Amino acid sequence: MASFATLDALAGRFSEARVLVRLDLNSPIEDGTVQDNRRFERHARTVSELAGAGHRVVCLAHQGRPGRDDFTHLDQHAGILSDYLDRDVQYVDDICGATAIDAIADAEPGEVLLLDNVRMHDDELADRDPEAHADADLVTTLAEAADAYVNDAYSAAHRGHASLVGFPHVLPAYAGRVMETEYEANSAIATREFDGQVTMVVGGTKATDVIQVMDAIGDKVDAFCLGGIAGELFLRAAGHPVGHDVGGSDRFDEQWERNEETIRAVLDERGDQIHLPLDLAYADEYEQRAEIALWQIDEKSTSFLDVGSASIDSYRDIVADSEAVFVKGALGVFEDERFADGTVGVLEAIADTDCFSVVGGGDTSRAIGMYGLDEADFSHVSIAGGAYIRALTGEPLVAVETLENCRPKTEA
Ligand SMILES: Nc1ncnc2c1ncn2[C@@H]1O[C@H](COP(=O)(O)OP(=O)(O)OP(=O)(O)O)[C@@H](O)[C@H]1O
Ligand SMILES: O=C(O)[C@H](O)COP(=O)(O)O
Repeated sequence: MASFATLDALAGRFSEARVLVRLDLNSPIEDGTVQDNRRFERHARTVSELAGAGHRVVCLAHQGRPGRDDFTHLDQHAGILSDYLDRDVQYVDDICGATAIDAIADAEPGEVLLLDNVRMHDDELADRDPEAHADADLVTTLAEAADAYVNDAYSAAHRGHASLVGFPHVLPAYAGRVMETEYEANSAIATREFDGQVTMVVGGTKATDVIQVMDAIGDKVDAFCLGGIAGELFLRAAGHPVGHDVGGSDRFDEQWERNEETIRAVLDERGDQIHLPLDLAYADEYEQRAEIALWQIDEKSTSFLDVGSASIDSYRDIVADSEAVFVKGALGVFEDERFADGTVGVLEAIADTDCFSVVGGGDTSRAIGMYGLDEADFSHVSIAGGAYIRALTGEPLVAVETLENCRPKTEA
C-alpha cells in the first residue's frame, strides 16, 4: 500500500479550490495529429471527479521531448480531453506567465483549464533535486496561484521533473485516481504475496528492458512465457538458428550483443521457469501465415512475426493454471491480423480466468481494443511504459516517493 494522501483526503479539506493537476497526456503523434489513447480517458476520470466537486481544475502536462518531432503545444490535447468530460477544457497558451496566472484567477468552480506543454519551460527539465525544483520560478509562481496539487501522472513518475516533484514541497499534495490505481496494480508483483503460480508473458521489441525485468524478478515469478524479440534472443542463446538480423532487420544483433551475458545467466539460473516458443510464424511466398516447428528451422533466413500454434496452446495452459499474470510486450506483430494469434490467444486465456492480471505497455495493451477483448476482463490495463518496467522490478518512482514524503500535515 502506498502511503500518499488521495482525493478522498482532498475532498475532506477543500471546497471550490484551485487545484493544479499533473496529468500524463504524452501521446503518439501522426502527421501532426495527436492520437487519442487510454491516457485521456483515464485522466478524464480524475479531472471529472475534481471538477464535479466544484474545484477549479488547472491541468499541467507534457508532450514529447525538446528537439523531437513530437514536441508540440497542447491545444489538441485539450480538445480530446474535453471529449471525455462532460465539460469544456479551456486551453491556455501559456505555462506560468501572466496569461496563465490570470486564467487561473478567473476560473469558476467546475471549470477545467489545460496549460501549455510544461516541458517548454526551462525549469521543467532542469537537472535539480526535488527541493531545488520547489524553489524554481515555474513551481513557485503556479503554487502561489493554487491551493492544492494533485499528481495523477503515474506513467511519468519515474522522472524527477519540476512539475512532478517540486509542488509537493510547497502545496498540500495528493495522488489522483490514476496514480492510485496504477501504483496499486503495477507494484503487485513486488509487493503482494500470491498463493499460486505467478506468470509473466514477455515479448515486444524492447528486449533489453524485458530481459532486465526477468533478471530482477526471477524470484517472484514461477513461469516466463516468451515471444517477440526477447523470445528469439533466448532461443538463440539456447542454440537455435533464430534471433539474428535478416533481410534488413536491425532488432536482433545489437540487442543480442548488449544482453547476451544476462540472457545466458538467466537461462542458466532459471531455465526451469522459462518457456520458449515451440514454433514460430512467418509470411510464406503467398503472403499467408505459415508456421514452422523449432526443430525444423536449420538456418535463420526468415523473419518470424509471431509464435506458432503449439506455443500458444502451451502458454494458454500455463495461464489457465496461474493465480497472477503480468504481461509486458506482445508475442507477435499483432497489428497485422495474420500475426496476432499469439498476443490475442494469450490475452483471451487471461480474460477467461479469474486470475489477477496486469497488461502493460502502450503498444501491447492496444491489442485489447483492436481484437474486441473487454478491458473489464483484466484486473488492470496499465497506461505506463517506463514506470511500469520500474514498478515490476520494485524500483522506486521518484514522484511517488515525493508524494509519500510530503504527505500533507493534516493527513499524516
Ligand atoms: N517478432 C516480432 N517482430 C517484430 N515486432 C514484434 C515482434 N513481436 C512483437 N513485436 C512488436 O512489439 C510491439 C509491442 O511491444 P513493445 O516492446 O513496443 O512495447 P510495449 O510494452 O507494448 O509498449 P511501450 O513500452 O511502448 O509502452 C508490437 O507493436 C509488436 O508489433
Ligand atoms: O510517455 C511516457 O512514458 C511518459 O510520459 C514519460 O515520457 P518521457 O520518456 O519522455 O519522459
